[in-house]
Amino acid sequence: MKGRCKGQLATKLKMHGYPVVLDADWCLKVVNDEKALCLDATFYGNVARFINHRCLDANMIEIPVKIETPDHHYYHLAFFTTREVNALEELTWDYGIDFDDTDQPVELFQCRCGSKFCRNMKRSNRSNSAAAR
Ligand SMILES: C[S@@+](CC[C@H](N)C(=O)[O-])C[C@H]1O[C@@H](n2cnc3c(N)ncnc32)[C@H](O)[C@@H]1O
Repeated sequence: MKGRCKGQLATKLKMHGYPVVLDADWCLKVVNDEKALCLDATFYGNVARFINHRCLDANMIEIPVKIETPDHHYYHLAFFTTREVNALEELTWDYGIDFDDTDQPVELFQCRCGSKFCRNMKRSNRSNSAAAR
């Protein structure tokens, strides 16, 4: 494991409204989309908030790790490398962004991950050729 992600727990609906502090209890029930929890590191987090995105062939994946205590069950969002990583190689994570989704609540960045599988490549090429005109 390379690290754990810290942030504020928020429901999807309240993500940019009224975030709940990370230490909130998280029951092990199946939750529907509206009640699903997100980890928002916009205002609070640890070094994991500096992990950059890479489309598809990122070298890390996130795995929820269950932490059990006698009366609480928590999940920590842990990052694991998916292969050997060289010294000084950047650690990257696929944020899972759909760059074609125009209904996103937050403005999408122009992806510069450099992956040959970049999901934003067509758009980047379109913008670049538009800018060159
Ligand atoms: C979680 S932060 C990552 C850390 C950030 N690069 C920094 O220095 O604070 C996410 C932001 O980093 C930038 N970013 C991350 N991955 C990127 C990528 N593949 N291409 C372009 N910008 C990226 C975007 O501005 C994005 O909103």
